[in-house]
Amino acid sequence: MKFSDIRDAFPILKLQENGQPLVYLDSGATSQKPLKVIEAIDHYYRAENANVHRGVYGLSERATESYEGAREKVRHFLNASSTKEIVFVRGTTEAINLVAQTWGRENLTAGDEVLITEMEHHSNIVPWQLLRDQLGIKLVVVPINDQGEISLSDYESLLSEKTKLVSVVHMSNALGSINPVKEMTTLAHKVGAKVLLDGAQAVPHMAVDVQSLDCDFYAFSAHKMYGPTGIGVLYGKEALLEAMPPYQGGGDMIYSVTFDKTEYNELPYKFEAGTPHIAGGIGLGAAIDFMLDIGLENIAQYENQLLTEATEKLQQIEGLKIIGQAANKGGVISFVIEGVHPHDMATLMDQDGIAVRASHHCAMPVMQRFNVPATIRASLGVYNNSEDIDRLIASIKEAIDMLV
Ligand SMILES: Cc1ncc(COP(=O)(O)O)c(CN[C@@H]2CONC2=O)c1O
Repeated sequence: MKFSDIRDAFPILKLQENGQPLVYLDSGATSQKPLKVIEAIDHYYRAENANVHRGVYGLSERATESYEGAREKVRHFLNASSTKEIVFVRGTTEAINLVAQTWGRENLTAGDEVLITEMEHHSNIVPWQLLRDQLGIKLVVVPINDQGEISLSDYESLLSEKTKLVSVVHMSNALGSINPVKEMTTLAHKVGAKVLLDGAQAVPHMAVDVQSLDCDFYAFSAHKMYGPTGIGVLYGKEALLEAMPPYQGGGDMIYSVTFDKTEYNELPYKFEAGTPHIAGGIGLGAAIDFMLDIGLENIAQYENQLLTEATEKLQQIEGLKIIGQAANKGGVISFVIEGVHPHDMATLMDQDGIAVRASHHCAMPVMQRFNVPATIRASLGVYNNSEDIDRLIASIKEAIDMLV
């Protein structure tokens, strides 16, 4: 599929916003959905809707085949070795909480250290604070430099035999920084620590190979990579998942239940209590098909070119400062404008049909690190183009003229 045709695959991009064609630059919050994904979900409810896994009638068997077929698509997409390693969750947040409350409670004791970084999303900070309050573990934070990068030497100096888990973001949602997660994983394993990677922002922009990364857990959300909300994935090495206790109790995660004892189901169902988000899983599978049709390397290359173009044009605007200038970045540009509050800017830009986010982006430590209350963030998807960038630049200049 050619990038010039991709835009037509997204019905919502035909919308007018305040009398102007919509320029959607908030894919970091959630991406738009191609017709192929919408139709896959629609088809499930029209033609395959039934509960999965236990029905002995054709409709339920077909629903199960579609849902478990989506799991296989995720396995292939991440290059996991088995579908037993692919747990469907609500999203990245639930994936991280699941690891904290199962692997964490089972393997961590007071004094053990969990290492995170200064650029983490709140969903990779708060679950570990909850565990700290429950178990007395210690949170160690790797600082970031003025460009929004982690220094590997700083990171290595904070590792020790006390480090039991490294939980870091693959690509920052607030800065766009792409961390050297493969090297970080190797160093963590040298001290005996496990590694969880938060892939929420990385998966939409680049190929992810969990076996090559050798991470122990990898988390992402479907809604950021052209799939529906309410479904995400926790990848975990099979041996680790086998040894972990269940996250929630209920139906489908069991083999047998008596009032004395319950025998848990096999992987991954041990972690999937209750009726799953069947349509969401099928929609995620369709989103993976969509991305693979374009080509993951093609997506990365196209978005990097657009990121470079947008960055160069933004840097020419007087009083505009980009927050996060890592040498290795993905399709996220955060910026502030001297004398203008981000919320005022974004509100005015909306009048021009421009959708950007003005927020702390659930990364308040990053805002504190750069001493700003919030940033304006433009985040890219496969449907953005140079015209969108030109409209963004024009709208910023117009808003500055009005506000300054
Ligand atoms: C890096 C990162 N980790 C975890 C999450 C949590 O994902 P779920 O909400 O799907 O569980 C997000 C969400 N990104 C936020 C959501 O809105 N804008 C953002 O940048 C994220 O960007």
